[in-house]
Amino acid sequence: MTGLPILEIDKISKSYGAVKAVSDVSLHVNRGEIAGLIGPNGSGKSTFFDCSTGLQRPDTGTVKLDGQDITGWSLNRIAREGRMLRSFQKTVVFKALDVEENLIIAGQMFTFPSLLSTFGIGRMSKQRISGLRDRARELIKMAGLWDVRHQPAGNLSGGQQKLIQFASMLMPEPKIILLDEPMAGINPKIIERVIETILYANRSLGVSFLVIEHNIDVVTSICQRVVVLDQGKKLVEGLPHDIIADERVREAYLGG
Ligand SMILES: Nc1ncnc2c1ncn2[C@@H]1O[C@H](COP(=O)(O)OP(=O)(O)OP(=O)(O)O)[C@@H](O)[C@H]1O
Repeated sequence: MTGLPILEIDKISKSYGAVKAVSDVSLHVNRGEIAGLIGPNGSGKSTFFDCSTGLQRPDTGTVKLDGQDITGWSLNRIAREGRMLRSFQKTVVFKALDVEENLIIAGQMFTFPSLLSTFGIGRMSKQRISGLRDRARELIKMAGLWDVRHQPAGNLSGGQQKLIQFASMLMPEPKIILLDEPMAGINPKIIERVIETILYANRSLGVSFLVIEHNIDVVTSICQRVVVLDQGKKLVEGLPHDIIADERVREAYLGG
């Protein structure tokens, strides 16, 4: 199915009572693409992610992943069977575990039926752990966390915890990741590292991305195409440089 987009969302709508959070929005992500989703606060970006990844059921519209209709699937099923993962604005790591353990656990949760099967004794368990550890170490190096790999995640900075979370998401070999504001609240040095890590995952591991991001410099440096939402509707989509020059986008979002 190489000709098909990896993700095809057709005319999704979602209301919360009287609030029409998302209204008839269609969007696709091509295989191997990094697409951006931008718009003012309250324009429906997170709701769109929720409806695409199974956290919310859209009122109308369909979601297709790799050509398969997954509308109505749970978040868990979409992650495990569909290999489409998402991040949330809040960073979640196992604070008491070290960096390497965080990644191994993430890989285990998707690959093996129980913790015992990973950490139990016996040849199979040793092989599994060794395979997960190899992948974890490759990703830890790539995320610039090698020197702190044996430190508890809770001792590290917010930016480093974001990198742990991002590297953990790469453990189960996802096809596509939806990132909700990956750069929020992190310093410029770590932003550079997160950008490098996203580009590595895209170019070397073949992961496609849809990224919600308010930092326009980041959007223009990593995204090949950008979709703009405003008041729950798609305002425009196009190449990043055309989008930031677009009068309608400047008026609705970029401040004139
Ligand atoms: N669970 C909810 N219950 C009621 N209203 C909600 C809920 N979630 C979102 N909304 C409303 O839906 C609209 C879209 O919100 P949403 O969070 O999707 O926008 P957003 O573009 O992600 O905003 P931000 O950039 O601030 O994260 C807003 O008016 C918001 O108040």
